[in-house]
Amino acid sequence: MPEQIISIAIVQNEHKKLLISRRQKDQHLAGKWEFPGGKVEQGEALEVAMLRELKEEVGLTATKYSLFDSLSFQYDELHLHLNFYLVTAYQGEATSLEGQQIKWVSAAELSQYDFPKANLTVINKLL
Ligand SMILES: Nc1nc2c([nH]c(=O)n2[C@H]2C[C@H](O)[C@@H](COP(=O)(O)OP(=O)(O)OP(=O)(O)O)O2)c(=O)[nH]1
Ligand SMILES: [Mg+2]
Repeated sequence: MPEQIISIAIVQNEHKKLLISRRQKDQHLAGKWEFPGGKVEQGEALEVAMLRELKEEVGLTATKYSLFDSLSFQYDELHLHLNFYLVTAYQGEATSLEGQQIKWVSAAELSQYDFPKANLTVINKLL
């Protein structure tokens, strides 16, 4: 099965809190907490996909960001390659645009939330 490429935004605000959002019932990994992001479209650059998903899901426009981690992960039938960007400046107010729960939490608080397995190494690197 081919790898699906995913771009993800780890948004950090001026108080060093990180934006997390909860996956919906009908989605893969339903109910898990995640960082906003999604599938890279055909021919789309990785960071353009991150910018698009961030805007579509929570209404933010990233203005300063860099690649934080990039890893492959196999979930039963799904092979993903995840590109995590750390966003340290942005425009707009975080808004739930897809009806999902969203929250700002400190890095230390991330362990209290149920994230997908693929996120564990990244969460450790944020501490
Ligand atoms: N956004 C996001 N996805 C993650 C994280 N960790 C993780 O394993 N994933 C997985 C879940 C999904 O299989 C995939 C992301 O795809 P997605 O379901 O968000 O895709 P999308 O936003 O384009 O949504 P859709 O329109 O296809 O429903 O990556 C994470 O922190 N953020
Ligand atoms: Mg998504």
